[in-house]
Amino acid sequence: MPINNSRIVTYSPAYTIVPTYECFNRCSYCNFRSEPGKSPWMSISDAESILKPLQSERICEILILSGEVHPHSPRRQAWFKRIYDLSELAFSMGFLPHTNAGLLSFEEMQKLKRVNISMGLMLEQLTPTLLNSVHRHAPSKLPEVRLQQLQRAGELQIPFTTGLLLGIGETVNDGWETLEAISDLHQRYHHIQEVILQPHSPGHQQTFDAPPFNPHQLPEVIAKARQILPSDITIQIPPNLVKDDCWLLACIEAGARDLGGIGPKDEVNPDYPHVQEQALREILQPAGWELVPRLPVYPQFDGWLSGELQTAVKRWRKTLTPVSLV
Ligand SMILES: O=c1nc2n(C[C@H](O)[C@H](O)[C@H](O)CO)c3cc(O)ccc3cc-2c(=O)[nH]1
Ligand SMILES: C[C@H]1O[C@@H](n2cnc3c(N)ncnc32)[C@H](O)[C@@H]1O
Ligand code: MET
Ligand code: SF4
Repeated sequence: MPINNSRIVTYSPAYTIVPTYECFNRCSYCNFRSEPGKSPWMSISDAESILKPLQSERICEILILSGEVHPHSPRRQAWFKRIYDLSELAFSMGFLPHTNAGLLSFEEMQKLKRVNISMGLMLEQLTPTLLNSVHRHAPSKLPEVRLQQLQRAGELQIPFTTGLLLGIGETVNDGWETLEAISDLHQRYHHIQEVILQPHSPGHQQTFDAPPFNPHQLPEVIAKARQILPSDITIQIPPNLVKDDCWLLACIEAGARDLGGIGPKDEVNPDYPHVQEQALREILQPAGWELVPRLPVYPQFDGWLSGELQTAVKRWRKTLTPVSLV
């Protein structure tokens, strides 16, 4: 049970599908978005062709990561339906879907809960100062509405992943305040399974002209986050954004215990290829850390899922997880 005290680091064997890259927000650090109406939506039959060959691999999580259509747009309903249908398709094909489609209404979240094992939304940073800089043209990044979505996930008993984007113009203290807000909500609803500490990593498309978050500072941030966050929340870091092996190990020593979804492509940071499982193992093992696959839902949340979702989760736990984690 005390997974956190053992020398285990987890990751999720994952594949990311993108319903659409079009987004009405213009976060200036984004390397993912395209202009509204300029990007075709992924069709259900295309998704089926992509997912089919993955069924014979060990991939368990389908991360559904999307650009956003404005809540008042006449195309919003069709956009939402596509995300719902893609989740349903992935589930029906034997995968465990996890959706992060940005801001959603209460009703939209309630519906997606039926076909998602867990969901996610990065808080980024709560400081309103970013509304004058990186988030000036990003209405979805209003701190209070993002926090509200985290609260609604709690009310709806949705196992949830959130996190901070580091190095986008926040102060050190802003970061602690964001972590404290996550902590407070978790103490009320006990629904946050992991917090991602995501170092801003410049890519080819963004207009935000700032250096990457210094990976040498990450261990310190992790150690402090470990003190702020309740112990049942896992800290996740993306290994492809912490290039140096020594610093990856330092991050783990400092308290990170999960490396997120590892798949063929990091859709958000396409300029930073994923380090594959075997290479990660070779970094971790000499230092005494064992790399173990996990599902997109942690065992303590299984009871929040519908009977149908629980059955699928139980099947995956048997095939993927060693006895020590069941
Ligand atoms: O399990 C999750 N992993 C998230 N991840 C991690 C993800 O699992 C992997 O790092 C890869 O992006 C998968 O290809 C993110 C990574 C990013 O670079 C940016 C945002 C996210 C958001 C999520 C998320 O909501 N849920
Ligand atoms: C899906 C998530 O991807 C993260 N994200 C967006 N752009 C970048 C970048 N250049 N570097 C690192 N993370 C980024 C944000 O935190 C967003 O919420
Ligand atoms: N648009 C969503 C968000 O920013 C998820 C994808 S970001 C590349 O929260
Ligand atoms: S980070 Fe997400 S919300 Fe911001 S522009 Fe990119 S896709 Fe849109």
